[in-house]
Amino acid sequence: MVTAKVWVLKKHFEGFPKPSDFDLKKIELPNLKDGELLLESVFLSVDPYMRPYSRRDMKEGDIMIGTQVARIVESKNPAFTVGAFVVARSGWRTHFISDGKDLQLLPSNWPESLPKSLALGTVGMPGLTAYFGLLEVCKMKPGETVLVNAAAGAVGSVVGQLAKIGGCKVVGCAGSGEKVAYLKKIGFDEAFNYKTVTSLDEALRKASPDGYDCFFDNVGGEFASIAINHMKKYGRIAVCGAISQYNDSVPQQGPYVQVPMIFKELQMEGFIVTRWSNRREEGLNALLKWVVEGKVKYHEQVTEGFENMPMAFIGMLKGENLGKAIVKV
Ligand SMILES: NC(=O)C1=CN([C@@H]2O[C@H](COP(=O)(O)OP(=O)(O)OC[C@H]3O[C@@H](n4cnc5c(N)ncnc54)[C@H](OP(=O)(O)O)[C@@H]3O)[C@@H](O)[C@H]2O)C=CC1
Ligand SMILES: CCCCCC(=O)/C=C/[C@H]1[C@H](O)CC(=O)[C@@H]1CCCCCCC(=O)O
Repeated sequence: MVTAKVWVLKKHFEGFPKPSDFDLKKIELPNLKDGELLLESVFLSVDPYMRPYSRRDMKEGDIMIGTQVARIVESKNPAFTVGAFVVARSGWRTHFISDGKDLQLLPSNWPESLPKSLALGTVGMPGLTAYFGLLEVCKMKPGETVLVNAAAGAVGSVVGQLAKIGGCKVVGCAGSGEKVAYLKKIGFDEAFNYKTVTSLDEALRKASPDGYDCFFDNVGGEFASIAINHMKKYGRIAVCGAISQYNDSVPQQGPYVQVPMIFKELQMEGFIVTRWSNRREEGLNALLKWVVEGKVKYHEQVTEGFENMPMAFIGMLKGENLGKAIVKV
């Protein structure tokens, strides 16, 4: 008999999540039936979507939603071998039973030297978001200028590097001096701390006086309202996320987008990365190759210990992560 630890949503978040909104519980797992597997989480992901999706999809008492890299420890399913690693969507649990459906094996050419946690970040859902958002929504072209916010995070850091690979000039904004230094180190042409600039408007103009062809928006809210005025004619805005609004109890009010969109004839498109599920393998192969070649660099903010999941999640929402926020069990 295996005892799993799980984190439960004790109380729906009001404003910023608090440690008291979570409960750590223990669950006895039954013995395996034919066709089933027992898995142990090795790395768990904490992601911004958990904040808005918890309100939309969960009720109090549910196990927190989420993804992990897990190792198969027992198998009564001939398609899965003990010791193999998979990406699973099983929530905040140390151990779980699966029938094998919806488990994704790590790519077979995954190098031994590469952390498996990257399957939750640069070579996982966030990396795919950057890849498809830039190629299919921004439709970036060589020579163009790309703006990305939350640029030192899981999605943003890949956006900037892929835009450089694609022959663009890249401007990134992030919330600390350490993050800005990191952006410059990984090849961003311009980077600034949006929290310390005296005027965001001036900082955006200074970084690209001619404006921006593409804006990969992870933040929304006031930042996006100011950035839209810096778009070039026929610019494209990929609305990927709106993290500045996820913890709002009262929805923020405009300014509204219509006037700059009309005058500049902009395209603005929201997207969810799963739209390209049929091209997942293409995206992962491309990302893995760039990482192995050293063309895409990665950084992970690893929190040790399953018991620290809520703090890692809250820390990520506060901007404490450089690169992908991961919890190592
Ligand atoms: N559409 C889709 O399919 C997907 C969308 N997303 C979205 O992409 C965005 C980035 O996700 P991800 O890369 O995983 O997360 P990150 O790794 O970028 O972590 C979140 C970061 O957001 C920044 N942030 C937090 N609050 C604010 C705020 N009020 N204003 C500005 N920045 C803030 C912080 O960085 P800083 O220090 O710079 O403030 C923080 O580190 C999110 O909005 C997420 O919802 C992610 C995956 C898929
Ligand atoms: C206004 C909210 C915008 C949220 C944008 C965002 O971050 C979306 C993330 C999704 C991504 O595109 C694909 C995913 O895996 C993210 C959502 C996952 C939700 C799964 C919930 C079910 C579960 O894990 O059990």
